[in-house]
Amino acid sequence: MSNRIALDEGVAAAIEGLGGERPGHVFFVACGGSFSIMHPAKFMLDQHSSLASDLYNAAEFTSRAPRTLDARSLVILCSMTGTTKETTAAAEFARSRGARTIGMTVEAGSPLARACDHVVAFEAPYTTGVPIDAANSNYARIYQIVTELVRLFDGEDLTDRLLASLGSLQEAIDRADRSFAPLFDDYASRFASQDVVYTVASGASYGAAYSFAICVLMEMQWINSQAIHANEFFHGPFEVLDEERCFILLKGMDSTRALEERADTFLHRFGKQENILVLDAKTLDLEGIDPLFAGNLVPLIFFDTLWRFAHRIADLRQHEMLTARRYMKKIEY
Ligand SMILES: N[C@@H]1[C@@H](O)[C@H](O)[C@@H](COP(=O)(O)O)O[C@@H]1O
Repeated sequence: MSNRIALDEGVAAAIEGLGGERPGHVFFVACGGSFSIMHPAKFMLDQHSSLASDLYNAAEFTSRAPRTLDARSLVILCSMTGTTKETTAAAEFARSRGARTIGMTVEAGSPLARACDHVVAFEAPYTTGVPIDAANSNYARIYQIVTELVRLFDGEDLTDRLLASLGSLQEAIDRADRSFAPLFDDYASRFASQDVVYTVASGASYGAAYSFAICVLMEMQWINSQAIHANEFFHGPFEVLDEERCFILLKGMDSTRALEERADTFLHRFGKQENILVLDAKTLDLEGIDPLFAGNLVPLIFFDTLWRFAHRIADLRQHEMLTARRYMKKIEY
């Protein structure tokens, strides 16, 4: 029996709203954790579409003001709360240039939602503390936008295969959490005492490494971090590697996996196994996920399961994940 989910109504309405007009350029725009999903979204679009696209931090987008932004552009923005002012300003800027805007947010009445032509709602799994089905996450919604763009403008209908895979995703995540748990039990105490932990990934998984580094390790645990692209690793960062240094390496299933494998070999050549936490998607049971989308969906597994690792670290450090902030949303900035 297929677990296929239905196409999200918000996505369907937003795509309908394009009126069949092929965008001249697609822009993916957001900040922080919401920005991190733009990497895999662009990755998927690059793989399947001839549409040109770019991704921007929202404030950079407005300040840089790309000349390619015009009335033929489609700008896809995301803000979980819908209150990040840079993202709302980016939507207003895009509309002032005549571009079409799709705003992804949890809050349908939020400033971002009001600033966009179309709203795509999603559920947020981590910061609310209420568990969700990953089929309703921001990744799941933006991927549906991408395959619908491909269907309309590249003539290939991948949406059914995506929807079937999304229906099996949460079970795959739950299995992965069980499968990685012993590894996390082993690594948590060593990583909890570190001042610096790097995360390494490429391709569709880079966004998961990025958000884990900046939103979880830095923001929520005050552990210095940096997401290192698996090939950029060889162009500077590898000089900090020694037996003491802690790294997390994500080995995904997309076409850039060889880059992560090369980093893996080098990390184990000069690092110590007990300080290199490798999450390898090839060890997972991905039943129900179409191989065509395995590379795109594995980052959701990585991100979910890394949160569980972070909670173990938080317990050991006695540093609360969701409330311990000095500046974010506590002062004006
Ligand atoms: N760490 C938070 C992220 O979790 C959040 O995604 C981002 C933007 O917030 P929002 O998604 O509400 O725009 O702000 C910070 O970076």
